[in-house]
Amino acid sequence: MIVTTAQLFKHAYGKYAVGAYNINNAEQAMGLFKGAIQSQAPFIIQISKGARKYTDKRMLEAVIRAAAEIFPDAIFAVHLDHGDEETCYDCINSGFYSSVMIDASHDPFDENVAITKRVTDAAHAKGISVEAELGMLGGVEEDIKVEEGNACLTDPAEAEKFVKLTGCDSLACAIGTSHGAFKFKGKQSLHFDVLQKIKSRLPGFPLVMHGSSSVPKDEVDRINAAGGQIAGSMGVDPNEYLPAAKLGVTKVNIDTDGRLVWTRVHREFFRDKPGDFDFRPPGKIFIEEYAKFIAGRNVLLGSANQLADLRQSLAK
Ligand SMILES: O=C(CO)COP(=O)(O)O
Ligand SMILES: O=C[C@H](O)COP(=O)(O)O
Ligand SMILES: [Zn+2]
Ligand SMILES: [Zn+2]
Repeated sequence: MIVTTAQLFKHAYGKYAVGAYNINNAEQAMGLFKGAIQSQAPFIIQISKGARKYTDKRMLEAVIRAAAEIFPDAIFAVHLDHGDEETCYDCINSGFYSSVMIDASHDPFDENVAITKRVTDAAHAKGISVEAELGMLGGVEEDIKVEEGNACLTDPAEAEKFVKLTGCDSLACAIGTSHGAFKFKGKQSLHFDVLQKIKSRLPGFPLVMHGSSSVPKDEVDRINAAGGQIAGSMGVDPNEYLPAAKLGVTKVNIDTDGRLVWTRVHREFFRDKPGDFDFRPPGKIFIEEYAKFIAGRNVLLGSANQLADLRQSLAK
């Protein structure tokens, strides 16, 4: 069942965070739904602009609709990740997406407010939720390079003003994370102080954490032992997900970790079977391993075993 992110956040707020997983293909969809059902967790499927172009946005939609039929107990939102204004309108008008992210965080504050407000008005007219972004993630976000340090962390006073002016349903805040496998050079920790300040200005308002992959060391070690060359990687400590959830983070974005599962499975498979060329055996292993990963993450996020209670509260 497809629901909005606002519906998911209403149930999760202050108790747990919903995992938001990026997918690009049928194998990821199968693993994601399988893992969500194994752990009895609601989830968010994130579709990036790149994912919409990888095969075709219609292919991905068909895959997700099929997965929802194969796993009829699943409760999830379909969300556009890092959208621009034009892509947001395309998704709002699609009849498929239940949530969009407008990412105008690289524009000046007033411009970000104006764009986000336009998208929010259009989305709300169709009952669709909107995530916006304020502040810039450290390290490399999209094509923008941001220096390490506090300069680009979300300003709590600005966050309060931004939410009031735009009417958005959730806000992606920069609290020290970045996209990809190389998040921290020194201390591996979220800026809980900033999060606490944002929460006290926006009590009850759902916050979103991007760049939340944990980049497990054993995963990277296995990839490198099978021919990979990923050096100096570091992710978010997954034991910080739940403390962040208690401070209002209702959505935790995880993409890179899923790519690492894919890379580990395929590198090991073809290292050990150099004569093989059928992609289905490693594909099947990937689906199982990704499902296991998703189920494990949902336990750490606190979203595991929330499905029955969520279903009840949605029926009220
Ligand atoms: O924020 C993300 C998608 O929007 C994904 O972050 P990771 O690169 O840490 O997986
Ligand atoms: O925020 C970025 C997501 O991880 C999506 O990445 P992508 O644009 O390579 O699909
Ligand atoms: Zn951004
Ligand atoms: Zn992101």
